[in-house]
Amino acid sequence: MASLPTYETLKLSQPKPHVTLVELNRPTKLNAMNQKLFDEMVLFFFLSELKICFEQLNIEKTCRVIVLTGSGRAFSTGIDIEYLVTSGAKSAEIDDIAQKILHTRSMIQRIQESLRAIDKCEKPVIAAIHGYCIGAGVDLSSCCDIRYSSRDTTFSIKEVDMGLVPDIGTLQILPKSIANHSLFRELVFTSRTFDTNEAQQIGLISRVFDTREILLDAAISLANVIANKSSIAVQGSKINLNYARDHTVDDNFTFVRTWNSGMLLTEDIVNSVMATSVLKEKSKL
Ligand SMILES: CCC/C=C/C=C/C(=O)SCCNC(=O)CCNC(=O)[C@H](O)C(C)(C)COP(=O)(O)OP(=O)(O)OC[C@H]1O[C@@H](n2cnc3c(N)ncnc32)[C@H](O)[C@@H]1OP(=O)(O)O
Repeated sequence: MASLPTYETLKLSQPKPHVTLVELNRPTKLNAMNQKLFDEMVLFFFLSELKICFEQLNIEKTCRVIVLTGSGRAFSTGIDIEYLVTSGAKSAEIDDIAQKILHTRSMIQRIQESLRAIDKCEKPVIAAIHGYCIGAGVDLSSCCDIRYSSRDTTFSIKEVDMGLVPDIGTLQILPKSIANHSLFRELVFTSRTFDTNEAQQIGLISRVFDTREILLDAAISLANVIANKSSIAVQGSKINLNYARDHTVDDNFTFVRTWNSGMLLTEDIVNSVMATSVLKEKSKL
């Protein structure tokens, strides 16, 4: 990237070549997600910094893998409660019940699209979670491909305690990859806090590290390993994994057949095969 874009609620850096670190950047509010992150008026269209950022990274050639983390002492404590209250007040100003419902529906849609931009980004996104991961923080992490955590994290699928059905990822994406549905449902229905042991049991996170520093190093190292693989193969794998998650087995075979009919033409295959030690040795003979 010639120069990294700047945002109010996100901080971008490049810790390794082709690796972009995206930090939620409201540390004093424990990275609670506010209107700016979801919902900015740009050229009369509502866009969000999160959506703009991930759509930009999706097409940015110098970025192959993204690490998403929170600055300060938390990953994210979920939706900004002030934002939730203000948008509720806005809807109260509307008299017609159907208009009120349309207003709320479009607000939910904008927030869904903001977080979904991560799921739809065709490059792997690794969540490095620490401190707190609450409510929409869990939704946010569920939109990522790989989730690592430090041991200190407190998780909560908090929505039921707020009288809400989780609607931005936790119940829409996570159940497709969850390992223990019984425990997952218990955590959804009770909203109780849980630790990294239970987060690992349900399959929310794959690895736990002793400190936040070690966590971030591990996430960046993993990103670096992936960034050095064939980007055609990695990006194609994410596209096919997401497609497979959302379609039937027959559809998946058809999709990958068509996909690879084109992608098998890449020079990456020759280069990758030549790079394996067996062939390297043979070519010396
Ligand atoms: C249509 C959209 C659907 C989306 C739904 C999403 C739902 C959800 O996300 S539900 C979850 C909502 N989040 C919460 O209920 C968490 C609220 N925060 C806390 O309970 C505590 O902050 C916490 C236990 C996480 C940490 O406590 P601690 O004593 O360590 O810190 P605090 O002094 O409380 O927090 C520091 C400052 O951050 C502000 N803050 C934290 N979380 C939020 C939040 N979610 N929204 C707004 N502000 C938040 C907190 O007020 C403090 O600010 P200040 O007083 O200015 O220092």
